[in-house]
Amino acid sequence: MDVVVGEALRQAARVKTLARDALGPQVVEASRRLAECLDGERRAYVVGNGGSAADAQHFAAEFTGRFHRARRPLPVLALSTDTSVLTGVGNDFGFDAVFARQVEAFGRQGDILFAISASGNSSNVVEAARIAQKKGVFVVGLTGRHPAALDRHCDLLLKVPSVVTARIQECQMTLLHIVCDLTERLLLGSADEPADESTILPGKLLAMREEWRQQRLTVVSTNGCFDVLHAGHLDSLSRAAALGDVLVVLLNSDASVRRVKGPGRPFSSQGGRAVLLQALEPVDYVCIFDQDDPAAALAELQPDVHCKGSEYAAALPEREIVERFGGRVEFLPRIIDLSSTQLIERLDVV
Ligand SMILES: O=C(CO)[C@@H](O)[C@H](O)[C@H](O)[C@H](O)COP(=O)(O)O
Ligand SMILES: [Zn+2]
Repeated sequence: MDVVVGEALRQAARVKTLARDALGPQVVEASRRLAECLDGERRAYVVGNGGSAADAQHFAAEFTGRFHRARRPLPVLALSTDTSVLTGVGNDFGFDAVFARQVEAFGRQGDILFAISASGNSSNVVEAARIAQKKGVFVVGLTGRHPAALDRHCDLLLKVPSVVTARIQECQMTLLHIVCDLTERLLLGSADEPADESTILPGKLLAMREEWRQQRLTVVSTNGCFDVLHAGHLDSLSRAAALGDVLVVLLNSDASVRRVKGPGRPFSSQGGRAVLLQALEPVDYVCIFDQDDPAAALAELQPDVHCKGSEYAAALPEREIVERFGGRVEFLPRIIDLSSTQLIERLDVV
């Protein structure tokens, strides 16, 4: 049993690694086309059978609903959902027509069709792609490694480098999620942001805050240099995260640490410190700030709860700003007795 599990997971990881090397430009192009289509008030359609019908619906729902960012609903439609069409058209015109006839009815120049098929040979998917091209609809095909009938009716092909149906499908869904992400970034004008969505750029805090407010999420923040990360940090971050829904760590920039702690600091660059923090399970977002203290960042973030170690309980200058925006300050007792300063002193001895 363990061997089967291990082998499937290894295979799935390998297919995705191969896809990363082979399909990057095609995924970007598919996203660019989709963003252009939706920005121009055109529509996208998605077709597939069985598991791919589920993927088509999943993908479409990310657009009518949301994927990651707050934005207007976007018209991406799975053509596998209307049982009256599927049974009526299937019964009267044959199963090959169930998607094609819908594409014929709705498709217009400038629209996009995503045709998902692990084999690439399902006649109803191939027929939908053929009719789409005739109507000036741009066709993005997602298939597996084998040459397939669908290949001839696509304007852009994403061929997952595998011949195993399950692995192809899993990778197709990953690619579709990436298309969701890139398309949102392109539409919202932030395609050049760092790929890591958990780093908030200064100036974006207000927008994120508004999004979380709409979702009624309790926002928790904390701040620090986190220069020489240790188990005590993980412990207090876990306890901070437990106080709400989203934990944002406000991280002193390199220049800020240098001013606050002296010219020899930080030991790790702000990028390195941010990456380590993001890798910790309790941390949702990291925002690097450049001032000596986090007051300006807190004024934008307006956290519901701001956490600091209990050693700051006597005087915390940020308290006033947190409370001004209706938040409260929580002082977390240090349970694991570690501090970066102690660690650094010990390292100096060695
Ligand atoms: O999910 C699976 C297999 O993993 C099945 O439901 C599978 O999608 C169905 O057999 C489809 O009919 C296969 O069609 P296609 O993807 O090859 O076009
Ligand atoms: Zn499946």
